[in-house]
Amino acid sequence: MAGIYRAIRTCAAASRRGLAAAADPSKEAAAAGLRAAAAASTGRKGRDREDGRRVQWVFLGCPGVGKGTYASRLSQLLDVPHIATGDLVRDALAAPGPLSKQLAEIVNHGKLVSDEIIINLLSKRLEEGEEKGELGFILDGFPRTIRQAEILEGVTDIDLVINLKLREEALLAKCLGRRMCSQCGGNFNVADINIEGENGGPRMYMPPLLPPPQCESKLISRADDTEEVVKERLRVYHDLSKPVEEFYRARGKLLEFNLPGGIPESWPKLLEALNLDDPDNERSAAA
Ligand SMILES: Nc1ncnc2c1ncn2[C@@H]1O[C@H](COP(=O)(O)OP(=O)(O)O)[C@@H](O)[C@H]1O
Repeated sequence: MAGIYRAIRTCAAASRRGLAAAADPSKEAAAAGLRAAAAASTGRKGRDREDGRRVQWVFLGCPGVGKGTYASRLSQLLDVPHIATGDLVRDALAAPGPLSKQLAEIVNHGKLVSDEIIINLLSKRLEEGEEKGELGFILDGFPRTIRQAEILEGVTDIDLVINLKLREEALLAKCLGRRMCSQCGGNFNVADINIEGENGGPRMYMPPLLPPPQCESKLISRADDTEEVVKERLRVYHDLSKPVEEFYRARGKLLEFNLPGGIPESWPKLLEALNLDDPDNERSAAA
């Protein structure tokens, strides 16, 4: 994968300057070269590939849908890193300096940070992974705009895009119920969702994912998980990120997955949809 991630930045910079490939043949050649290099270094699609590359998957879905939960479980199962751009943004927010102030202004209002900033953060993370010998990834929270999707598609092969879906009524409650332990970093959810089935279907039940006693007094919420900001993030998702689903659908890469309920119910069904076996399914479904 050598060099692909520096190429993401190069592509992003070219796109930012409005250098349409057609208007600049040297850029067209550079883009073609990047695609060839990406294809050669990552080989063709597949899970266990001859070239040793592992999966390069993307998770899409509204805030609160559970992308982080399922992406993290799959990353353990498939032995690839789970890279959440929201986490990269929160790390940058926590580091002192002007970028942190600039990000806080955007994130705390439920807006998206600029493609330039997010691509810099992601490229840096991918380059670090490459140096450590990471062989694939599951991206969560990227791409979120058509431009981000085009840049990613231009530089590497994404094998599969999983679009997680959950009924609208549950999304807000799930975001507002999110908690993290400030000491161990564990993620929990205090929302207790039990809603009528749709069109005569079964009720949807998502029990809370409660912390162990030692974490109870250390729970914190994300600053952007307030009702007003979550509603704005859902609005932004529908405006800017929904078209990304169409981008991948048109390329035959989109797997739609409707979450039927909480983790114990959904995880085995997701594995089935992905044609995967979890050797430790029972333990991990109940966790
Ligand atoms: N790909 C991205 N493009 C732009 N902004 C992003 C991206 N990923 C994350 N962010 C910023 O980080 C915030 C938190 O992201 P995330 O943890 O993925 O939250 P969500 O629960 O909204 O999916 C977003 O509201 C946005 O400001």
